[in-house]
Amino acid sequence: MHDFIHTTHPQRVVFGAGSLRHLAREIDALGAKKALVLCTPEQRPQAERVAASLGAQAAGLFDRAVMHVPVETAREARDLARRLGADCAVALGGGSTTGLGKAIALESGLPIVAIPTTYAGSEMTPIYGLTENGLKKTGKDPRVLPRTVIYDPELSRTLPVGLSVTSGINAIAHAAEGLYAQDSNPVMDLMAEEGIAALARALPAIRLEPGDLAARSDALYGAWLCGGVLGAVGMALHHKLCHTLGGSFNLPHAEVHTVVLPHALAFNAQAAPRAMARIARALGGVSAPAAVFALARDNGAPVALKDIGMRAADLDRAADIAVANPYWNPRPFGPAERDAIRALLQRAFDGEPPG
Ligand SMILES: NC(=O)C1=CN([C@@H]2O[C@H](COP(=O)(O)OP(=O)(O)OC[C@H]3O[C@@H](n4cnc5c(N)ncnc54)[C@H](O)[C@@H]3O)[C@@H](O)[C@H]2O)C=CC1
Ligand SMILES: O=C(O)/C=C\C(=O)CC(=O)O
Repeated sequence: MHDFIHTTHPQRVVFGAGSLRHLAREIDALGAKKALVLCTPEQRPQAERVAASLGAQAAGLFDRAVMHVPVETAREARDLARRLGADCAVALGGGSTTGLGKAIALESGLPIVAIPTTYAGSEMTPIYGLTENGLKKTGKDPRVLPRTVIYDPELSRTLPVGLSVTSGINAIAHAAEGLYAQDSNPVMDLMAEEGIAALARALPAIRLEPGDLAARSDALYGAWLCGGVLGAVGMALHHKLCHTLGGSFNLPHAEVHTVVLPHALAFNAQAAPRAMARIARALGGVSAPAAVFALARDNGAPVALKDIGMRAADLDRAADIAVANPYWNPRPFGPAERDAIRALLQRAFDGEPPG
């Protein structure tokens, strides 16, 4: 028997190879005249081409987006937008650049056009993250939801294979946790399963041929679906562990998701059998945790926290932080489960298959 509440976010999505050419039209459709283009330093050449294509519609370029959005960077970008008279922001890049756009929108209300070039999914969510004095806080606000999203798989062809695989598994993590979320609903479940299946098809093909446009399109389609799930329902143990490891120990975002997901799923397996069956089906495997582990390992992604910058000496503190303010999870993980979480982290640290 169905019993749910679902809020649909007001957002326009333009999807397709070459759809970047519609950017000027989409800025017009927002009623905006001058866009501040945002990017990371690494993506400046790509962003310069986008700004050039906008001509007089481009107010300027800010190229200092970094992971986890330091408040100082957000302030600088916001000030620049004001000085240049920008009335919208174009975020070209992954979750870090979209996150910078969100930080600008949070205080200024400037509409954002997001052009995602990774599979992180931030463009589909009203979730923002900001880091101040080394502490990352996240929140939800409808103002930060990008008003328009342009998904152009051509732009993700340059995403290195390693980051393509880990970012794809970051997306899969949103869908996997969505399938056992307490506030999920049948439409989100369909999106989640389809999103996981699309990414599971696409990632091995991208590893073989990074420029494969059909595979890039499939991966971005999967990322769109998984991002939609993240934006609509609550996340659980896996995201809590990743925010702890990323936020307090500065581990790289997509990689940490990739290493932790099989272990978080194993922890939840008995408490969420229907979700596990759907994840396994989408991945073409028998067991959800094992299938995620194999997807990572077989495509050259890291499977051990020790290989992505975690120190053994920090595992105890990570377990303490993770259980101190637990999220809702199908299997509770408060202070009483601290030893089980510590054991999970040890397996993830060593790169053992999920227990
Ligand atoms: N608020 C939300 O809903 C979400 C926020 N996030 C946040 O996003 C951040 C991580 O975002 P990611 O996308 O994983 O990484 P990222 O945005 O930091 O990008 C990683 C690197 O890849 C480069 N890159 C991106 N696309 C490229 C392309 N097509 N070709 C070549 N290089 C490319 C970037 O310039 C950067 O150097 C974290 O801070 C995370 O917390 C992630 C997911 C959801
Ligand atoms: O930390 C944020 O900026 C907000 C959400 C996420 O990063 C989601 C995720 O862990 O992929």
